[in-house]
Amino acid sequence: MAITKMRWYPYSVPFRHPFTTAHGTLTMREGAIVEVFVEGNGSGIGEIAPMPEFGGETLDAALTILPSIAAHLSGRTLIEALNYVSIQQEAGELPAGVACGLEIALLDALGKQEGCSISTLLATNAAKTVVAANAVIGAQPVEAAARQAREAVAAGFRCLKLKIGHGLYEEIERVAAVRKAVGPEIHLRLDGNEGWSFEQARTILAACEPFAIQYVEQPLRVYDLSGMYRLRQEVSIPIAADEAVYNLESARRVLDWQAADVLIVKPQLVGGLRVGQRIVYEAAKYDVPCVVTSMIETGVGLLGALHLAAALPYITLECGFATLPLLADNLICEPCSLQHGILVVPQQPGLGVTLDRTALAKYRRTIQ
Ligand SMILES: O=C(O)CCC(=O)c1ccccc1C(=O)O
Ligand SMILES: [Mg+2]
Repeated sequence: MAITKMRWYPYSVPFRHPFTTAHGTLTMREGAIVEVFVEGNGSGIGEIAPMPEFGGETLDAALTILPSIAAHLSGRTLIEALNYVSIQQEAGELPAGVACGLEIALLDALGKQEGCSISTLLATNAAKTVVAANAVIGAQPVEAAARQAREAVAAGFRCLKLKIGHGLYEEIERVAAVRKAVGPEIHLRLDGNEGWSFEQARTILAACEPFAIQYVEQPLRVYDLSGMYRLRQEVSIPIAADEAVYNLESARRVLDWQAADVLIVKPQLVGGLRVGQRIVYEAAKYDVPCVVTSMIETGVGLLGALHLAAALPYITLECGFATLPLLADNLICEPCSLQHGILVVPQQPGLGVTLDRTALAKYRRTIQ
């Protein structure tokens, strides 16, 4: 069945509270929901949510190329369109967010056509039906961080990720306070978001060794793979590559350099679910575990990422999916299924969620 048309709806959803990382403070999330229509009433939804502070791509660049892609996809089958997205992406012709959003929409439509969920479409064996998530705590004063950590544990999370700021001793103090607040059993991760020099990273991480840190994401700059390798030799805390994993080639480079103990896979950053899947398989060859995380997109994109994590048996660590509550709205009709730190993977055909068109109208981004 052929694609008849494509529509996209730019949105601008505020954060409930400003969210601070070493990359800066976020107050508004912008992106676009993309919808593909196929003959005979079928359709699928996806999300394009680049984050200029993280990866450099902009929504405007995405919106500029969508009309020509829509023209290309019109009249093609879903499988042809999925192949087109892969080929264009490998040729470097598609921004990652665009490839990701289109792919999710096409897989949603395909799943509905075939009567199976996206995780089932992607999986070679039975997909998981639940995925554990970590809570995420922005960089903020010690007391507030410790309080939020206690609240997350009370809500049932067994894994927390703490964003790190630009301080030195405050950071160590904050990590110590959070560990003390949650007790010894909770998995605790840090996220440097490229904020440190090698020396700072070594100092802070050496001081954090007593706090049983599960891993630290991207302590050094995105291009500093040799620094990441050396840091792995010098501190006992496992190092995860996040910003450094922005497509298949970059993931291969990180693995070749032995620059990370863990890879973070963000579908919006790497260019979709199938690329994410290839990265996870590649990492498995090196015995490097992966964690799938959101990029604080709305429910549409987040569900895509959830289906990827569910499809992959190699994904066993908690994933970064507890981000919908950070935004004022998730743009989907279904309530967020996050309970006790666990997300339930929808078993309905496709993505398994429907677009909340009322919310979308409310948060529609007006062209500047
Ligand atoms: O991983 C999580 O728990 C949440 C996602 C997250 O932290 C994030 C969200 C948007 C952009 C970058 C990052 C990051 O991991 O660095
Ligand atoms: Mg990170």
